[in-house]
Amino acid sequence: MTPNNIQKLRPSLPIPTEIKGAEIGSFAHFTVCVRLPEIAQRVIAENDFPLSIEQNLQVLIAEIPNGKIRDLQDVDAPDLADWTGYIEPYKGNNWLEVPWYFAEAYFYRRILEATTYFQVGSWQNVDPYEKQKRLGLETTIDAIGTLSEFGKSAIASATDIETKKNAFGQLLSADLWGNRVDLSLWPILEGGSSRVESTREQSFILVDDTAIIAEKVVNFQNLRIDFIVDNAGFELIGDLCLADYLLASNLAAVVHLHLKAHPIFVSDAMSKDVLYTIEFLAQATDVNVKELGLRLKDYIEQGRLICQENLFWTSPLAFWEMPELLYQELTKSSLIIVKGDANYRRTIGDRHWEYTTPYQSITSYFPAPFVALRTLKSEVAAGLSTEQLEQLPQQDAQWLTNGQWGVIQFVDRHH
Ligand SMILES: O=P(O)(O)OC[C@@]1(O)O[C@H](CO)[C@@H](O)[C@@H]1O
Repeated sequence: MTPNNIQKLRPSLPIPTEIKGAEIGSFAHFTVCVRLPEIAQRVIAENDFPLSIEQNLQVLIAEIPNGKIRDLQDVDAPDLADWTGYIEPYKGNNWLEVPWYFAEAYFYRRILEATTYFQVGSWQNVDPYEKQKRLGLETTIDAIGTLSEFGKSAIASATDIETKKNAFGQLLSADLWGNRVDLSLWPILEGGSSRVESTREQSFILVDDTAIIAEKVVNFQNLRIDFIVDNAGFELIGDLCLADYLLASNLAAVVHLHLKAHPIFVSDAMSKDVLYTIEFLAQATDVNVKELGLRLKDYIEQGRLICQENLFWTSPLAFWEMPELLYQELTKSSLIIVKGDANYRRTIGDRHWEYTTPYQSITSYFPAPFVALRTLKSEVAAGLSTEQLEQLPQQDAQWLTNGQWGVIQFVDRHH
């Protein structure tokens, strides 16, 4: 990346310090010390790895949080040189001294080193979270049926502008609330089912730019829309239903899905998860679900629904550090839909911004107009009001991290 590119790509405000796990009592501290080891234990429990891999994972668990950050050792991995650069400034630090987002991205990458994901052998390209991802789909078939039926009726009634705006707005909300289901936080226990609703009272949306976005999108004609995708499972169904509506109504000529290049954050979606999900839908007994799946298969075959993987999405970098090529690719979009909490954190560099800082002031670098659909699952925020910051803690002490509150934040293009 050329120096001047970095200048172009930074927020227009002084940049605060990064969130760190060392902050006692923080959710970051709890995640590093408690949740990450639990996730590694569950990887052992849910896969029948040989003893050597189980031992690799136990070594990783024992390292957290006081072990030292070290270079990766899976020499065949395509991202090894990138990670050597990411790790350099933090070598010798422990897991709490490094930025929280780095610790998490590094942790999920260490899981793949431990399971020999990038190495020739019987575990190459085996997704250690496959079971959770499939459960996340199979246990939500009722909610999938409801959302498919809504999408079908929305497409059929896409006649006048008001109807289109309302339908788009409801699909946008459904796509937001799909983010509440997150397997890194709430794994689906054996035999349990993850209760999902794709609707929720408006009052739980802390910033709601739906009207602005709907006004813009209903006047689109055959444009390009991009999703920076988050979780597989029910959340991905929300993405696919919204994409289906945009494509069937020709608001979008083409939809690009930006996906993870390898397994990360337990449930984050890769191309193979999108294709599996579409096949799952196309084989459903519910006619609305089956028809959705068949339409999506047609879009893929027609080149109107495109899956793009990129190692940047699994890197520990802030979004203002994206490679020039990817930045140029995203400038072609008329609207980018940024999904989930981890991506939201990256849009603001996972830093200690005042929660009232205008979101568009931090994200003025973004390559295209975008909307963030995020349920709050970490202690960062932007664009909130001082009244909200006074009221929310009384309403819900865990409002920043329990995924029960959301934002639909739109930022238009600045340059
Ligand atoms: O990006 P998602 O799937 O919405 O949420 C992922 C995430 O919220 O899970 C953890 C919750 O603490 C965080 O590490 C991370 O931000």
